[in-house]
Amino acid sequence: MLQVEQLTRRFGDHTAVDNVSFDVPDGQLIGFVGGNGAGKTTTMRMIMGVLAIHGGQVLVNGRPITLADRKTFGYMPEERGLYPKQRIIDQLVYLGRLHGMSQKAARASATDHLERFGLGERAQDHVEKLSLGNQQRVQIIAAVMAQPTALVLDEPFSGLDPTAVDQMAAVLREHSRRGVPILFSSHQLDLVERLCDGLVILARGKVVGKGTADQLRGDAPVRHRLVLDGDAGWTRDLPGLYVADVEGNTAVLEVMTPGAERELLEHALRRGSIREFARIVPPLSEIYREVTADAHNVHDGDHALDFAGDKAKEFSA
Ligand SMILES: Nc1ncnc2c1ncn2[C@@H]1O[C@H](COP(=O)(O)OP(=O)(O)OP(=O)(O)O)[C@@H](O)[C@H]1O
Repeated sequence: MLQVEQLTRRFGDHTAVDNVSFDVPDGQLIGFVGGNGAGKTTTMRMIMGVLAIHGGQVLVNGRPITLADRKTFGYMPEERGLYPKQRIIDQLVYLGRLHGMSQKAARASATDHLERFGLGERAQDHVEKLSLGNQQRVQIIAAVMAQPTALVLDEPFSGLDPTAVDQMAAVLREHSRRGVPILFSSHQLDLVERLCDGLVILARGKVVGKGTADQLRGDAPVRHRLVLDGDAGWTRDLPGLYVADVEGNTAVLEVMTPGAERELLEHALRRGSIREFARIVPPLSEIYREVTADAHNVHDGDHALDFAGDKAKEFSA
């Protein structure tokens, strides 16, 4: 298990990462999301030791992380660092050797991964000849090829086509099945929702939500959609309901008083037939917008922290 405890980092007067805590349990894929400048890259850099920590600590299996631990991690930094003039296979073998692999094992793993990512034929090409998306694939291979004990991946999916996203997702799942804790940042919320066991949401350097998508949804009001044959405007007049929206024959509402939905449905049936009455499961993008918007509306730093404490949910690891 990888744990981030009260991590803090300042740049001059600006606190880019402010008392950030979360866990990446073994075998879990944790999505790290937040707007531009929220502090994701800075947090990952501190985990990997490429940026000094100003407060807090990183733990591996309950003890402070060491250089030796970090050497066994697979890391995909924000700044992609391949050598354009080197052959792809040579570069991967070199990077595998840096992770302690033998020449033979590094070559076998690199070749295998290049095949999996559809780049088997390109092994002898120079990196600069590859498209940006394919360079990204090579970068991913570099992070995963040495059987890492943890993965820290900064925007691994950005710039990948849907085929590469699926290949990448399959590779990550293999590593999570091996029990590897995996943290990856992304702006693609649909992807995060599809892939992740849990997520951590950052806004202005603070954690404003963490847990599974369902746990985070638990904080959102339960809404239903009612679709009728005729106009749904009359739903506004019923007691015990908050009608969030009505458009033509469709109403979106919250049940404020238990049992009010029964009266609603009886009314509806008296007026005609009901085409649909269903609970709305908000997409992750909506939850994300709500928690980050709330955080941005808070101007006082202490309140923001309180909010984070109230809202944040722990993983049950
Ligand atoms: N080396 C640096 N010097 C000064 N400020 C920095 C430095 N690195 C990051 N920052 C600031 O720290 C804050 C967090 O940046 P960070 O790159 O961690 O955000 P991010 O969540 O990764 O954003 P993005 O999604 O845009 O990559 C920003 O305000 C950024 O300007």
